[in-house]
Formats: sequence, structure tokens, C-alpha cells
Amino acid sequence: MQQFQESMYKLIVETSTNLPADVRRVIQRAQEQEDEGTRAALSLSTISENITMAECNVSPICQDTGMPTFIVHCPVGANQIEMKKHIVAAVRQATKDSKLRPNSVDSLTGANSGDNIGPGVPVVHFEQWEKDDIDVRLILKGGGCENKNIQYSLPAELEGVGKAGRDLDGIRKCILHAVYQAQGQGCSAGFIGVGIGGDRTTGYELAKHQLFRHVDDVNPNPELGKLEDYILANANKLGIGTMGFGGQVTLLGCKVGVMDRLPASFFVSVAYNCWAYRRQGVVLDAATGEIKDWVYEGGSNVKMADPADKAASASEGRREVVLQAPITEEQIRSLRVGDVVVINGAMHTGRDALHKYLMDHDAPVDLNGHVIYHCGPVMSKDESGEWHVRAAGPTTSIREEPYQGDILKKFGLRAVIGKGGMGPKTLAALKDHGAVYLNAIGGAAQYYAECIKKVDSVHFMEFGVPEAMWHLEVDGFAAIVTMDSHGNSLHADVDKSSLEKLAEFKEPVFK
Ligand SMILES: O=C(O)C[C@H](O)C(=O)O
Ligand code: SF4
Repeated sequence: MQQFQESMYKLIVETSTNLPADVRRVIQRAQEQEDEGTRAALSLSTISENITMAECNVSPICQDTGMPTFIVHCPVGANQIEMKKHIVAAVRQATKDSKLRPNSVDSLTGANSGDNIGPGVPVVHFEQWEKDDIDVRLILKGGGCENKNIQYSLPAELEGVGKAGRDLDGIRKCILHAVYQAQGQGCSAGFIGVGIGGDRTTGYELAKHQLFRHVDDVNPNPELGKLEDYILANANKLGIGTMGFGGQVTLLGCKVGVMDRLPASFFVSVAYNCWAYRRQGVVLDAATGEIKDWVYEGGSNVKMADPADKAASASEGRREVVLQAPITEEQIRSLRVGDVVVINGAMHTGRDALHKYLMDHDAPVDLNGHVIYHCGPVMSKDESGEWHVRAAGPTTSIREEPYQGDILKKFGLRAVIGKGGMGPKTLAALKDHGAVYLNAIGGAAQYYAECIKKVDSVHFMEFGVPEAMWHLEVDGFAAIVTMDSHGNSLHADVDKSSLEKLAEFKEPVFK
């Protein structure tokens, strides 16, 4: 087993940096389905470019490298204690090498362990089997899409689709509702795994296990196969689209599993995964730990389409405004939903811990006229002590909804960059004060890292790397105005229209 640790390291790096072939193929199909020139097409081009960049740079596809979750099948007699030690060591090394972001946070103190190791992290499940080889699967599922998981207890009354009973049609309604409630916040277009039955814990586990299926497999249960096809065809009619910008493709895959339940319980558990669907697996020689085979076809077999042509046509007819901080109120008031803003110069990161802190403390730098970026990057430090950005896409902004409006006004911020949009309180503050919300493409961590030319300094390292306030110099950082200073919100519009479309699925289909 001398090579087991090295094999685990290779598995982590491959999973984090090289999106598998089956996932790439459906993303490419989505690109073909979107009309040229739309926001969805522009976003998919960026996503596509980001996938290629991550592979070339051997760097994380998305900065949120998720909860490392390993499922190990091994023959009787294989030493599980040893294997777990090697997995932990490989995770630690991959974190040190910036292939994983330090993501293990003490839930009570907020302290980041710095190496992705902590109580309950990484997750490792063992199962024995009769085969001679060891099979290890890994999924890196980020926090943003994890937050969009949802569990239904039937019977239920659901927004849009109404009564959902304890039958296949009730399950159908739950799944459509699950796609609706995620909007673009889990970085759609996404994949869903559904677990029917079980208890609250095993139902979710079953749902997550569905995410290990191949995108193009066929469900062995014909009834569930029909349900999967129905969901895939119809969820896309909700019109949520990539990043919730509206569009033809909202869902890229749907896999449903079933297990028994208690007479009193009927759970439908839905695990939502973003487009950055990072899962891989290896088959190992049980004696040496050497990799014999990969479970999913490698991403390198499917080259992503060259986005140059499509991106160029996509930006035609779209107003592009270049801004540099400090930005004036007048510049902001001239922007409208749909404009593309290109930022050059200073930008400051800030997410959950910082927003809470700023509510009753001063900022360490002058933020008047500045831009705050909801981002928790992957960073590395070179021998001379200089910081470098390894991955830096946006995080879900809605978590800052309780704070953002107050903070905008208190510090005079003019632009907030994030993803998934924000709520009515922020929208009112944008109008009142004169600021905009800019939606960056979620998961496009390599694409944005390349726009960051320099790390000027950092504050609040005690919050941990993702939560610290990084002061950056950017060049050509593009994002779309989705909430302007005149009370318009693309997110509110898409939410409203998709709820209306959801209501069209009220009538029974599976009788
Ligand atoms: O934590 C992050 O950087 C992003 C997160 O996965 C999110 O989608 O909000
Ligand atoms: S930022 Fe988006 S792509 Fe990245 S882990 Fe979160 S949901 Fe997934």
C-alpha cells in the first residue's frame, strides 16, 4: 500500500482541476442550445474557458473546493485505519499546494484549521466488497450548491405546484420545486441527485450518492428513468438559465434513487450540484495502492469549444462600461440592468465574517467609492512572502443580505460584486445611495484569478484565508449589472417569471 497516499493525492488534484468528460459534454450541449448573444451564452462561454484554464493551470476549477467526501470500497482485510491516515495526509498536502482551499471551519469559534482537517472533515465512508481491488470515489461539492439542497416531507403544500402527495406525482412536484427554489444561486446550470424514502439522514445520503452516477447512464428502474427524463425536459422550461440570468438550460442532469421508508415518513431529498460538478474515482491495486484505472472518463478527452467567436458575438449590442475606483455616483446612476461593467484598479474582497464585523467596526481602508467583491479566494505565498491568487470566483451574495444595505451606506461603497443576486433590502439601498450589484460568473475562478494582477495587502487573516479582506489590483474584471440604482433587479424578474412557469406544472402527470 506504499502508493496509496500518492494515488489519493492524484485523485484530489484531478477532481479539483479537471472536469470529467461526461460533465463537459453536457455543458457543451447547453452552449449549443443557448441563443447567441444572450447573457446565458456569454456565461457559458466564460464557464467553458474557465474549465480549460483550470486544466492547463492544474488549479481549482472553482475556488470553493467543497467538502472533500470519499467513498471507499475495499476487499475484506484491507486496513481502513491506514487508508484513512493516507487520505488525511493527501488532503493536507493538496491544501498546502493550493489544489484545495482551506475549508474546514470550527463551527463555534469560526477558526479555520488551515489544512482542511478537522472534526468531521474530510468525510470518508468505507464499505467492504467481494472484489479484489479498492475503489475510491471523491466528490468536491461546494457550499453554495450545498445550501440549495432541500428535503421535502410528504404530503406537502408547495409554492407554485400546490399539493404534493405521497406518490410519484408528488415526487415530481418536489423535484421541480427544488430546481425553482435554487434559482441561479447554486451556480446553475446544475445537476440534481434525488433520494426517495429513507429517514432524514439516509435520504440525503441516497441523494448525494446519485451524484456519483454517470451523467449519461440509464436508470435501471424504468419508472424512475421516465421521471428523470421528464424532469430534465421540463425543469428547463422554468427559464432560470445559467447563473439565473434566464435561458434555455437550467438543469444538466437528474438522477433519482429509491429506498424504503417508515410508514409515518415520506422524504424526498434533493442534493443540488453546481455546473462545477467535480467528482472522480480510481480503481487501485489493493496490494500496492497503485492506480489501475479511472472511474470517469478524463476531462482531457473533451476539449471545450473555443469561446472566442461566441463571446465576441455575445457582447455585440451590449453596452460595456469601464470603471475604476473611486467611482462617482453619477457613473453608477448611468448604469442599467444588462450592462457589462469592466473594472480596472482597486477591489476589496469581503464575505460573511467581514460583513458581520463591519456592522459595528471601522474598515481598515477607505472604501468610499470602492468595489467590494464577495469572494473567498485560494491563495499561495511565495518564498519572498508575496501572496498570489490561485482561484477567485464569486460567492453567493444573498448571505450578506442582512448587512449589505447598511454597509454600502456606512462606507460609501459604489459597487458590490457577487453571484446569485440580493434581496429587497439591498435593492432599496442601491437606489437610495447610488450603487450597483454586479453578477460575476459563479465558479469561473481561474478566469477571474487571471484578472487579478496584484495582491496589495490583506487584513483579518485571523478570519482564515477565504474570509480575510484581500486588497487587490484588477485589470479587465468583467461582470454584468443585474441590480441597478433605479430599483431594477434581474433576479426578482427571473424569480417571478419562473414561479409563474412552475405553476404550469400543477396538473398531475404521473397518475
Ligand atoms: O465559498 C465559496 O467561495 C463559494 C460558495 O461555494 C458559493 O457558491 O457561494
Ligand atoms: S461558487 Fe458555484 S461553482 Fe463554486 S462551489 Fe459554489 S456553487 Fe459551485
